[in-house]
Amino acid sequence: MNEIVWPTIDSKHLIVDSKQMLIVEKEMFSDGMPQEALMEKAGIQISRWLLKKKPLLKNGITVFIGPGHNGGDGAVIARELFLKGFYVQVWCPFPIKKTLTNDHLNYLTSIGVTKLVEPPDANGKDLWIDAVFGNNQTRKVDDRLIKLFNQKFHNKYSKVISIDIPTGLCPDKGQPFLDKAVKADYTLAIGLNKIGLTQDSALPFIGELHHIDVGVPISKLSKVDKKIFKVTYKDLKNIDLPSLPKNSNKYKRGRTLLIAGSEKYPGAAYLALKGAISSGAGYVSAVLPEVVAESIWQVAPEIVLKDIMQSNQNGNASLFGALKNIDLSAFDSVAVGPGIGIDNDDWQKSKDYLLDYGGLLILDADALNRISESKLGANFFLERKFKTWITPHSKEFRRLFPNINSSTNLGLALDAAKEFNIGILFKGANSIVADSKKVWQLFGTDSQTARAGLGDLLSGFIAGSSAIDLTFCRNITAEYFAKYVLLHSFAASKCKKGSNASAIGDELSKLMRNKKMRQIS
Ligand SMILES: NC(=O)C1=CN([C@@H]2O[C@H](COP(=O)(O)OP(=O)(O)OC[C@H]3O[C@@H](n4cnc5c(N)ncnc54)[C@H](OP(=O)(O)O)[C@@H]3O)[C@@H](O)[C@H]2O)[C@@H](O)CC1
Ligand SMILES: [K+]
Repeated sequence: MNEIVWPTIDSKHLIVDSKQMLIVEKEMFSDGMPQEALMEKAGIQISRWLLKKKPLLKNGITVFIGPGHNGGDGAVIARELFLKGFYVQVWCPFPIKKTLTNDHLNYLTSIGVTKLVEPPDANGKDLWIDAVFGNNQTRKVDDRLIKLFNQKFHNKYSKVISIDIPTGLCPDKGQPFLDKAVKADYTLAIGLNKIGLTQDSALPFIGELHHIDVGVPISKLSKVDKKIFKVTYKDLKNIDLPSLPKNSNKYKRGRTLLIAGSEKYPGAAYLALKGAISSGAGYVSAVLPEVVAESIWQVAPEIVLKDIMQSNQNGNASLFGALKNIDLSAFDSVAVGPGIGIDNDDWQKSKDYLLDYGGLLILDADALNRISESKLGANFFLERKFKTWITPHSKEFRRLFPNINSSTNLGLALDAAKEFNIGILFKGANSIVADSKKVWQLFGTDSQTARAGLGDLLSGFIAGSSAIDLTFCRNITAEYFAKYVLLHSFAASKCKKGSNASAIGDELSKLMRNKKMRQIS
């Protein structure tokens, strides 16, 4: 079960940095693939993509051709569209540096494509294609060029398409080299997706991201050392959820315990429980504050109440009193955190129970804040010798790991996962799940996933789902973690704006039921 790779290792899913892309290309060239052929392939594939979108082309096309091979791709596109009868003109904002690009450009002018000597007018209705700089750009670009492009983008008379990477955007960091980069309506990533394109910080620049396949052999992809997968809602169809035999008793259908809520934040406990129930786990039990415990039987009669948590004078939950009475080893997974509030003394007394727990420990929200404020800090994770998954958003992450520095959220998640031997969900517009070996970058997910209360729902859902999967495989990887996060995000995307976390919980239950039914039939 551990070897299953989800999603598959292919050029649609694998994300690389600019150096890795260069290595893959170089290997293809040294294996005998002519460079000219690869450029031709990229240019023709993009032209095909464009020809399926005729309304974009009807007012003519202006291609900005840069000095390197990104410009060469642009020249091939210009040629193909011109040959199909469209009005095409090109402009070269910089002197051409590469022979291949120059050859293509010379041919273009010989067949009658106009080569502008002055910059084009940003108020025209023609489509602009940014083939200025691509994967190997390393520094800031002339400000006037970016301004011109962005004038075009903002006036909305027509569209801007960036080839491979928007000019001015760092392919690795997903941020402009210096405050500005081309803003595109579409970015067409050639060969493989570059890390920078899938970062939250790139969202204002890339527009719709599409992948252009140029046939990178799987043997080359398998060799990419650090595996980062881009996953979208399309990858939901390949999620196999283990089906539990109907006659298996409830203790064998996943046992989870949630420690959630406080007098101050009772709602978080309801939502976490709702998430756990929607997973279909057989045995969901909880440690709850009295306010929630009193009424839980009315909303969720299937919950087994394990104990009641006292609250301190500020209304935050005291875990210790409950933890000392519970045998945690009876549970496949335990989730702690949603709405418990902060109580440093209580954490000091309680933490050993959690350190010693041998199952999957899921820590969220105030459990993470309690760790950040404790003496042990993030070393808690190193002291714990068993599987731990955490679900911070960026502020919680910074508090937990002040010494981890990376220019991207993806880098931060991977470094923390490696250094502290944990599974991490780094929540963002497009969330990231990482363990020490692999990373799953969610992409194109609904930003609604950040609605209030959804984090609590998610913690419970992860706890319940993992408890089920742990009954099949004692050593589940972060691949499962990533699947749960994607399922939860999809359920949120199905609900209308304004629907609350509880309604999304209902949607999640429905999704899980349907998914399992379809797998069985
Ligand atoms: N992946 C694939 O399968 C395929 C990829 N292909 C395509 O190749 C592209 C990569 O091409 P590339 O190596 O020529 O680099 P690219 O980014 O065009 O420009 C680098 C040049 O620009 C210069 N330069 C950089 N920044 C600058 C600045 N701010 N201001 C001024 N100058 C600047 C830099 O000069 P230097 O730094 O050396 O001074 C260098 O000469 C890739 O994105 C894709 O479109 C396809 O053709 C084949 C299949
Ligand atoms: K570009």
